Amino acid sequence: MSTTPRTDAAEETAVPSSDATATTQEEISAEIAEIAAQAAQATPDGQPSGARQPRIDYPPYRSSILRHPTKDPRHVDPETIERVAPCFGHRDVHPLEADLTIGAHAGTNSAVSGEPIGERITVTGRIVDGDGRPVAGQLVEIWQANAAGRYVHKNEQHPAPLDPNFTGVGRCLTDANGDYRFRTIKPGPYPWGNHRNAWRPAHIHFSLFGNAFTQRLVTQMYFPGDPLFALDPIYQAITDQKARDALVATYDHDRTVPDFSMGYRWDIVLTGSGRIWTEPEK
Ligand SMILES: O=C(O)c1ccc(O)c(O)c1
Repeated sequence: MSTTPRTDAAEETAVPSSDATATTQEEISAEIAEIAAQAAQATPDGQPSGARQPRIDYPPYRSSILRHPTKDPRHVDPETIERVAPCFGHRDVHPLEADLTIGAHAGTNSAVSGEPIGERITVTGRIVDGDGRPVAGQLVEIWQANAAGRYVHKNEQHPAPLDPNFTGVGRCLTDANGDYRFRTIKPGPYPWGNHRNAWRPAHIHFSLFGNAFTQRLVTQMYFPGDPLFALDPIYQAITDQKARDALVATYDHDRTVPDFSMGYRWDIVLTGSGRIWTEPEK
């Protein structure tokens, strides 16, 4: 059985912004900065100040209050779970699924009349464990908005154009060195209902399957120098600057293909003290 990338980011924007207290950009920035400062002092959930993982209930990220877990995780016997959990093999993941700019394959990419609009990019990187060992054969799934900042989703509210040649969904397996590689289109910034004039920095969602279903992590990759970082409560919920920086890809001219596409590198550490920020389980 293979797994399916999540495409429900837009569905998760259901919180209305009507009761937001801040209305101007300055007020919103000040509110975010104040709460970020409080968060940096606190040790919520036993996390040390400056922890790489954010608070699961971070007020400026409004829907985190509504949907963060309120009960302890359910403990399961890993061996029992592995008998019924989804798994996959090399034959389930076609190499073309890593190219979000080309025609339909296996129900993922759905180009119908040519190439998608936008800036072509390649995103590559290495997935390693806490000791720097490559994680080979790792299922990496991505989903993202199109160049206009629009997701393909039934609940999408953003009145930007859909691109008939872009679904924004892809996946691949890491090679023996733990390297993954995608070709896609740079996503646009995404307006969401968190507060007035809230825009998410351009980002690509990543699901990292680990070696087993119970290890799956979901995270996001950003692009260098995005002016929206300072205004984004999801990014600001992370108090540790190194943990923030670890989410930002590096422009890599060696991976830029002449006359064709821009290259970005983004490496991911799955475990240990350098573990990548991950979205709280919902
Ligand atoms: O958590 C959210 O509500 C949310 C909404 C839109 C996004 O693009 C996103 O990454 C998160």
